[in-house]
Amino acid sequence: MSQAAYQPSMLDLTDTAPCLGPLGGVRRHPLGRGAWVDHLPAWVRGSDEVLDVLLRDVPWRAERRTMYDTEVDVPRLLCWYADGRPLPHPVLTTAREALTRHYAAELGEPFVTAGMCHYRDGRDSVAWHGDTQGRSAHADTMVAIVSFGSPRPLLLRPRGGGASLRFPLGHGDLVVMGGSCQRTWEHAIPKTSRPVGPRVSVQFRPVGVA
Ligand SMILES: O=C(O)CCC(=O)C(=O)O
Ligand SMILES: [Fe+2]
Repeated sequence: MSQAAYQPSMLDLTDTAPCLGPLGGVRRHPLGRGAWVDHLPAWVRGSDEVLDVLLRDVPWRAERRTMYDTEVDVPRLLCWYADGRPLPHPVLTTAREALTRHYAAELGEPFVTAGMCHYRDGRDSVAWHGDTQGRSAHADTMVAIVSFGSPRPLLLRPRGGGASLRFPLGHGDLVVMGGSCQRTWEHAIPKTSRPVGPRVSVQFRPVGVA
């Protein structure tokens, strides 16, 4: 086979190292109350390798939390990448840079930290909450989530009551919660009795937001 005839198969995305699609295709969903969600399915291509690396190389930690006077297991594994800590896969560094560039005018500061959650199966979850530790308690900000592994829905509901919205988060998908979202809405990843494999979420935030 000539070199020229061989070229097209070399473009097969499933064969290439992980890379990012264009952010131009991101779709904004205004939620009201100054909150919005941006959604871009399959932003990261070649995500199998990223998931493998995340499951293997991140020093996952189980945590316990006090709830109503009792200590309970946090139902997911965690790891926090503070400013300056190298990320476990280079495509995540590229993703953070691309997000910083894409949202520069609107956000006015870079994405810096990376929080990681590992949902081992359908029993792992995150309960309703807003990311309101730090500046996000009283100022608009953004939290960008890249999801790897088994699809799980991200649910959002307005604080004070109202119907919830559901964003399916699949392998390589991007979701960005922006504006007042952390203060005026809550989000959750519910448990499921369906058989689901592991999921890792990577949350990029500006400094001082958690
Ligand atoms: O797993 C996710 O996509 C969401 C995680 C989350 O909401 C958080 O860690 O604050
Ligand atoms: Fe959150």
